[in-house]
Amino acid sequence: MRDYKLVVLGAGGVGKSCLTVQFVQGVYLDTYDPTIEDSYRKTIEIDNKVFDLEILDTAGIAQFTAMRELYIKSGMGFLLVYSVTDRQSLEELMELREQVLRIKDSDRVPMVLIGNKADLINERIISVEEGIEVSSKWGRVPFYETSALLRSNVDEVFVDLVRQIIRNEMESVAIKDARNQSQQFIKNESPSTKLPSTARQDTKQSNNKQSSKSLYNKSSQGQSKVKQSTAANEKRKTSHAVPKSSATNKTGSTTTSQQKKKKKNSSACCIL
Ligand SMILES: Nc1nc2c(ncn2[C@@H]2O[C@H](COP(=O)(O)OP(=O)(O)OP(=O)(O)O)[C@@H](O)[C@H]2O)c(=O)[nH]1
Repeated sequence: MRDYKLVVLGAGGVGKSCLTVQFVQGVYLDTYDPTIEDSYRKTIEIDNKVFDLEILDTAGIAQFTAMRELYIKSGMGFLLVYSVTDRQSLEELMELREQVLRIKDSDRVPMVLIGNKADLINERIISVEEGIEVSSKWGRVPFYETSALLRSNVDEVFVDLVRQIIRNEMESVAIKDARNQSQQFIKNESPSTKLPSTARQDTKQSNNKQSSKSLYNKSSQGQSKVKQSTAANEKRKTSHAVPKSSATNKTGSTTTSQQKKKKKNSSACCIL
């Protein structure tokens, strides 16, 4: 079984270790001991399949962030955590997300935006709406408010992230298949394979030119096929990101039970 490498990122003191330890061990740490780097393992079952997770709890404070580039490279999914009591921690996440996208060289990296310490009602500085706004700006990255103290939405954020990784992997396989199919199509349709051998000899030069031209045309057709499927996937992704409540309202009575099940599995915005 393959390991799914998840990385927990965020400023110092936002609760990364508490969320991770709550998820892995079901224990709440109420003392603050700044992390250098801790790795945890957990096996979970999602949709009747078992996954081995390796979770890297990273350092939030600047002195210990030298390894960041390395673990972003090896991470498959990212939990980006801020504290709802600390504006600076949300601002730091903008930079962190940019860094992840740059290092991964992709804008479709599995990630979850997390506003932790939601139990601290009187100390709250960042509203739920602000969290939702950031999530929309980020292309509707799934957003949750959590409380490591109350163990609220803790499992949900990890499960959501694993689901995103699985979905991404399936989409990559689909894109590869589409590419292979279009290449196969080009091979089968190549004019040189259809001409009798004598004619092939006579027209060798012009055919070469022609076949490379048609190759170009067909491969661009193939590419557009792939693009279309990517666009369709984007669309799917967008629908996952609709906050649970509005998704239910919109689809209402016309939603089939299967569709409902799908939506239930992909709630993208969860508050306490
Ligand atoms: N009330 C409340 N306090 C929390 C919560 N999560 C963490 N804390 C507290 O916040 C402090 C910091 O938590 P940590 O989990 O160590 O924070 P961190 O993000 O791992 O910090 P670094 O290791 O420095 O990056 C601790 O005193 C925790 O008890 C929460 O959900 N609610």
